[in-house]
Amino acid sequence: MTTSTNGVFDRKPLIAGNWKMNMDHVQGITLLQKLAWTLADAEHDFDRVEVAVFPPFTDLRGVQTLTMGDNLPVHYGAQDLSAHDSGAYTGEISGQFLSRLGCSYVLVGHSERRAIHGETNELLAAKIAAAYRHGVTPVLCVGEGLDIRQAGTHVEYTLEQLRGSLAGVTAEQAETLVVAYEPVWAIGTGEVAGPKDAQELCAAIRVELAKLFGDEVAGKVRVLYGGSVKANNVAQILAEKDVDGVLVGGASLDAGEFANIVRFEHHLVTE
Ligand SMILES: O=C(CO)COP(=O)(O)O
Repeated sequence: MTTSTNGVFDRKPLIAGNWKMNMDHVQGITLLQKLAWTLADAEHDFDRVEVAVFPPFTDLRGVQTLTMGDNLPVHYGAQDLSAHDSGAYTGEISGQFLSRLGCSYVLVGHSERRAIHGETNELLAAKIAAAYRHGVTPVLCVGEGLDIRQAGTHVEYTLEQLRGSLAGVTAEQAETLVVAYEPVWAIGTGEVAGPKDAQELCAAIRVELAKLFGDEVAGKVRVLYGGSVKANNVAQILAEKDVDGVLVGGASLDAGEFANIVRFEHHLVTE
């Protein structure tokens, strides 16, 4: 269980919504406002279960203005960042800009960036270094494709991504790190990894983090699961010991559904 018998979590759960390339800056504000109202109505305890959204870059200024203006206890981040800080890198976004926009987090190495944009572990290690340089917490995404899963080498494959992308990270930096295990075959397919599959990988990731940074640091890192998470399957997944939260794609675009995912302890299910 994520919680001990007295209801205390080992690590504060993080429920994160990756909007991907959806929601323009007007739609994004409406979605975030709706989410905040729904959670406020339900008296959600943000100190107990943290909420973060990852809108497109063009939404971030509006999200900052809304969260500051209305004092919303929701964190937010970007879906990517440049490995560089400034200069002749047309189309790139610096971690410095994200920091100025109040981003707490940034996704690094989402499988869609790895697959569509050919991002390598070496590049991702440089992006993680850039995130830390600017005080933005990286959410490193790892996970195997269907071919690797079928070959049975998914644990080793995922840990290799983890080691490669974390090259150069210090134990001190790793204390704040977030890792998201997202098996590619479960993303946007409706095919959710079973809770035991999620636990197997999240536990293996924590063991590897302990080898890299020591037990104490590994005990602080939040390891999330992502891939077809919905309100009706989240509670089972988060009941697993080493799963500290979820990274939600499609279901985060519906304020009611996402709010029900955030409120996983209440077993709310939308049909
Ligand atoms: O990629 C994901 C989150 O980053 C998962 O997407 P879905 O929840 O739509 O499967």
